[in-house]
Amino acid sequence: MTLMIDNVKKEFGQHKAVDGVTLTIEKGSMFGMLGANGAGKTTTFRMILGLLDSTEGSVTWKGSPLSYKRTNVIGYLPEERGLYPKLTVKEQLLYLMRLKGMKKHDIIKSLREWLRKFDIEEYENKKVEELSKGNQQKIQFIASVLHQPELLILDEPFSGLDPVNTDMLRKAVLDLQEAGTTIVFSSHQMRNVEELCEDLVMLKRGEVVLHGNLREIKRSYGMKNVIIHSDNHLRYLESIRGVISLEKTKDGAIVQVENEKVAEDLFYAIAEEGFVRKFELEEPSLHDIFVDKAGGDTDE
Ligand SMILES: Nc1ncnc2c1ncn2[C@@H]1O[C@H](COP(=O)(O)OP(=O)(O)OP(=O)(O)O)[C@@H](O)[C@H]1O
Repeated sequence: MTLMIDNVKKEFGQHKAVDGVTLTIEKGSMFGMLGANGAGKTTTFRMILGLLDSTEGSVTWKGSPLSYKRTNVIGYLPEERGLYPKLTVKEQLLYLMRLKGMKKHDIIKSLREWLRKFDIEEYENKKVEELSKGNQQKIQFIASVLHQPELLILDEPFSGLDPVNTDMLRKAVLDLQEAGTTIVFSSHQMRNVEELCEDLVMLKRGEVVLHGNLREIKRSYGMKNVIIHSDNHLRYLESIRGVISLEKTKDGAIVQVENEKVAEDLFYAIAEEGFVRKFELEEPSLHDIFVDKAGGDTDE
């Protein structure tokens, strides 16, 4: 009962956009697809949906080949948002959901529930072009979930949303997962990924560089960040063997170390110098892991 992506490949001319990606995504999971700009996330999504020609490899959902023709099974929020600006929200959703075989009465009932959930009930009869970008995005999200898909693919669902709307969407996505939907999403916002995903993959130049359970990945990295709160001059810590970097903060510094033994050396060195308010050893953040593995910028 899973989404199986087996050795998928796609070239654009000479350029290998996706180069042999193999993934297993468990039914009911919330799966993060990460990678720097141009790493191949959108291309992988399009291959899962069967939207691209001349690809290699296979994608199966619950054991059968998946294609966008099984459209009532899949919900997709594309990266390039595309709604009809002159239609009202209701007309838009009626049109899109009837294509998926839903009945008018069910569409309107479900649409009203979603508009209430997103606190935009007053927009039901407004033209899409009259809505703000964030509210248009919420409508597009509704268009990807109204037919209750089993598998939901969200390409950058949080981009461009303010913190209140981000929280609203995060909650909606978690509710859908709780109701049994399998969700795969991409994001450059590591906080959203950390809070939502149990499993993830990181792509780099079309290849998988990291794949697995987020907790286990973090544990395997070990405790490599030392948070120090102190008024002491801390720059001298950079000269300790095994210290990778030192970043000054308003309270003191964050020091990256090679391993936990180096953190211990740091502890003794700093204790000799004076009062320390805090000395804490932390797992790396997903941002640190991303920069290390995928070598790109996140939105944090
Ligand atoms: N239709 C296309 N024609 C030519 N090249 C393409 C096409 N679509 C994607 N590419 C190239 O394939 C690579 C992967 O692109 P893709 O959009 O999958 O990356 P991404 O990880 O989704 O990036 P982003 O985070 O910027 O959205 C890029 O180098 C891109 O320029």
